Amino acid sequence: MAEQSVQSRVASLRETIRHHDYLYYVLDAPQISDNEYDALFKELQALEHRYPELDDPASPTKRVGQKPLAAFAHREHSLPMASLDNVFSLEEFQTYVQRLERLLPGEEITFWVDPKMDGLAVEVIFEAGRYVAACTRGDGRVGEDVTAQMRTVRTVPLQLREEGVEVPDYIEVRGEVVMHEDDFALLNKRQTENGARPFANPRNAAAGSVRQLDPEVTAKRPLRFFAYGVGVVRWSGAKTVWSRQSEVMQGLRELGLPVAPKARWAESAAAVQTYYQDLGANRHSLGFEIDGVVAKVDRLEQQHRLGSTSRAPRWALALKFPAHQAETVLEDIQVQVGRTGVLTPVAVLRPVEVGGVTVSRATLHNEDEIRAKGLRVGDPVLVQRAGDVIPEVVRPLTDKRTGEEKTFVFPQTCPACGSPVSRLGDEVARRCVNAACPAQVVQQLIHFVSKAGLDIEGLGERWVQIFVDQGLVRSPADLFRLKERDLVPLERMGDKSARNMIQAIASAKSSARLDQLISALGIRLVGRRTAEILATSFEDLEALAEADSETLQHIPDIGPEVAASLRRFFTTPANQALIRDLHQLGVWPRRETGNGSDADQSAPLEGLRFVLTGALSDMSRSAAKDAIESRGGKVVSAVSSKVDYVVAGENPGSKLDKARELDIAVLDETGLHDLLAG
Ligand SMILES: NC(=O)c1ccc[n+]([C@@H]2O[C@H](COP(=O)([O-])OP(=O)(O)OC[C@H]3O[C@@H](n4cnc5c(N)ncnc54)[C@H](O)[C@@H]3O)[C@@H](O)[C@H]2O)c1
Ligand SMILES: [Zn+2]
Repeated sequence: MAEQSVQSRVASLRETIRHHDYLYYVLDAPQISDNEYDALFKELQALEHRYPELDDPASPTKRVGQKPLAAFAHREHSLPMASLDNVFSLEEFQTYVQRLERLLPGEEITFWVDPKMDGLAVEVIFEAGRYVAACTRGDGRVGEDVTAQMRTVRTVPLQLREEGVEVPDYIEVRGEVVMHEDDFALLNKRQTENGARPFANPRNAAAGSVRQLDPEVTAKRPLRFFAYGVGVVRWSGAKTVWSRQSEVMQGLRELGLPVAPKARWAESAAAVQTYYQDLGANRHSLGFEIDGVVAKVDRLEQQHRLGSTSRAPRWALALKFPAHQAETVLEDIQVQVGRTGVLTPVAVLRPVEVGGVTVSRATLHNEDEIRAKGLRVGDPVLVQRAGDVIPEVVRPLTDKRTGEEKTFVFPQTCPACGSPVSRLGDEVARRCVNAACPAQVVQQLIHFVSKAGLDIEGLGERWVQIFVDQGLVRSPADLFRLKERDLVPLERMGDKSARNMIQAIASAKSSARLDQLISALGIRLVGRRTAEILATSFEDLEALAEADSETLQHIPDIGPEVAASLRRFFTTPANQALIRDLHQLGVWPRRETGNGSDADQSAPLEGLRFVLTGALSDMSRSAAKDAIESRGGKVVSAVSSKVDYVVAGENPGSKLDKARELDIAVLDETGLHDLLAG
């Protein structure tokens, strides 16, 4: 690859992976399978390895998970909660073992092996034997405080066992929250009946159930917790000493904690392989999803010497299972229209069982993918489910073709409204550009009312479809024009539900925040996090709509692609009409201004901590310090996690590295001027 194209491939992989991380970790709603994700991730890792000059501490390969959601209280981990490095074959595991042997020359290495549970990582804390707190992994350093939520999970003891064991004064227990496959099926059935969106897979259901602001919702969900390790542990008696992973796990069991089932000690790398093969053959016997096994160096002292990278420990490795595969026939390719008008081809398959689940549909993503895979309608195909339940078509089995298969011709008109479709710029997807397209309207509305949008209670996919079918609603603005009398005649609605629904809409209207409204619009590449950033930069939707591309790109984290997408959205007449309607209807949140008092005006930097490093060209350090302090900010000398901004001039030195490591916002001189100018 030419230098330039490597660079742009790396940038685009990072952007794509960040997008999917957000969908997966923050919204608990992935759009691609773990296999596809892992392939992107490996490609990026390989490129970064080959072109070290493109390395970047902010790359998704260097980090764990995602920042905790703002809606939760945050909690810092005493010891970081890491991710795990993955391999997909026994050969790669051999290479890993050889590396261990090089790092620990001549030493005996034994392992602890347990199933790699596919759920949400949570740390549960006990003081003097009593349950006191729980926290998600978050970005590894800071997680979401889910103390109230985890208290409702029945397998988490509120009091540790004391008979015959020494109870630690303080212990951080790490484990995975999972949902059994049966419980998952029941929950999804209930979700669908209630008009709510079903979860993509048990992992997302488990994660979405813990990460509920209302612990009563968590309490209703069938969750289980299994411990796999510890963070900080303190004893006063000091009779107990854990020097091996196997002793830790035995100790946890004695304290009454549920530990990962089928976990055991493995005397050698060969024993790990046998364990991997055995468990792989019986992976469904556990009742919940596992996507591999984890091998950990057993001796803790060796673990310490091996240490960790910024993302994962060197003393542990996940060996993932290969995806479940099966052969079937691609009976048809249907084309669905999404929220932004994108036409998505869907494979209609002759139903087939893949890893215990009947699969009859699979996404094909876009036209290019069908062409790249060389798929024809009627083809015998190989399908797979990876570490999750989103099925995919791997390839046609060309040697089994009969000659009856037909080349698929992508429709030139929208299957829902008949408008011509087109490709925008260099996009792979074809879109229906008719803003009034009924299929798009339905998808847009579903997004608008969902958790990623205004989160309107009781209003889900089912009702949206009905409202559109009945001609009651054609745009999000129409929702706010609905009257009780419009709803009462609808089948299965009734007076009470109609009243509740109108109330829920009214309450969403008055309580919506600007970031929620921006996110609700479903602008391409603008998810919740970007919406939050935009909402702090603009007074209201109108100000955002008027901002030109240059202004937008001045905002931290807003790149040219996002800016272009915003411009495209706000220059489309139908969207302009929607914004006007929302304004008129009073669906018009404004930027939140902290305490909203006049003090804000004179002290706009109140509560913010700065570190100055390197030489500034047109002001001295002390002038910069005065300027910051006169606006209420504080200038400190050391970079720590409590610092909000690091201002870097010429030759900044190690403070800048530290800032990057801690993910602190870095300003250059212009950035500082902008901030001071307010
Ligand atoms: N489909 C998508 O869009 C998407 C997006 C992001 C991530 N992902 C998936 O998530 C993976 C990366 O996520 P990750 O960083 O959470 O890492 P991971 O799932 O590969 O492994 C780390 C986690 O494994 C868990 N775990 C389960 N059993 C364990 C055990 N016995 N011992 C120790 N830990 C155990 C812990 O929670 C730990 O945090 C990717 O490989 C991909 O499969 C998918
Ligand atoms: Zn259409």
